[in-house]
Amino acid sequence: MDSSTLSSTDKQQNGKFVPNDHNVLQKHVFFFDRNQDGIVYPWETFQGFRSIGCGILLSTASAFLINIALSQKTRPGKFPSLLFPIEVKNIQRAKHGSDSGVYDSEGRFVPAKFEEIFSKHARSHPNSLTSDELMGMLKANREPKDFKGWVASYTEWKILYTLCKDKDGLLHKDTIRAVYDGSLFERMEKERASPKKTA
Ligand code: HEM
Ligand SMILES: [Ca+2]
Repeated sequence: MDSSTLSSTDKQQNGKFVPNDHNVLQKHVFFFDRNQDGIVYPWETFQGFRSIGCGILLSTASAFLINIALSQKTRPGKFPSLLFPIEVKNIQRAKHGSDSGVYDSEGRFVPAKFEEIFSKHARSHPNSLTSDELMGMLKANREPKDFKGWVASYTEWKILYTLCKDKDGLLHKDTIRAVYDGSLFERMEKERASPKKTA
């Protein structure tokens, strides 16, 4: 059966989309589905980026680029929609090359691949990556001539690094763990909504 049609495995609760428990990539993307109807429109990508603290420029550029790049891969049929919707239930089809392999082809989280990031690339500290180590990982993950994959991976990881590195320029393992299931985005949104009072 064409997996793009509504199947009995698509969960809905009170008319809201419910991400599949095993498909962690759905959870990563579901944060951006602001009205939780299972579709991420460009304005939702924009709002999601804004809500975790990104500026107007980055949020606008990301909304255009991400929705234009991923929409059609997640949709049934041949014809593109000019509203560039991304269907959350099919998000695993939008995977690209030159990634870490932490999401498998079904969008599941692969713990061994996650550990590999640190066993292979974290040299100065066991549980975090410096900017150079991150670059080392990106280069090591590159598949030959996969230019689209190189750019996609570079952007994902550089945005994460810029937003979440600590004061010493380290990107921590628990931060990286939390980006995969989207819980990082929820935390960032909450922290922004209730900023710590400065003494
Ligand atoms: C600030 C926002 C975001 C950050 C920091 C971010 C970061 C990341 C990171 C670090 C990965 C893992 C790549 C790897 O394992 O090599 C990833 C994967 C992915 N992200 Fe995001 N992401 C963001 C927003 C989005 C949005 C809005 C979408 C789509 C609506 C999206 C779709 C994906 C997809 C499809 C993958 C899987 C790529 C693959 O494994 O081939 N992300 N993202
Ligand atoms: Ca939506």
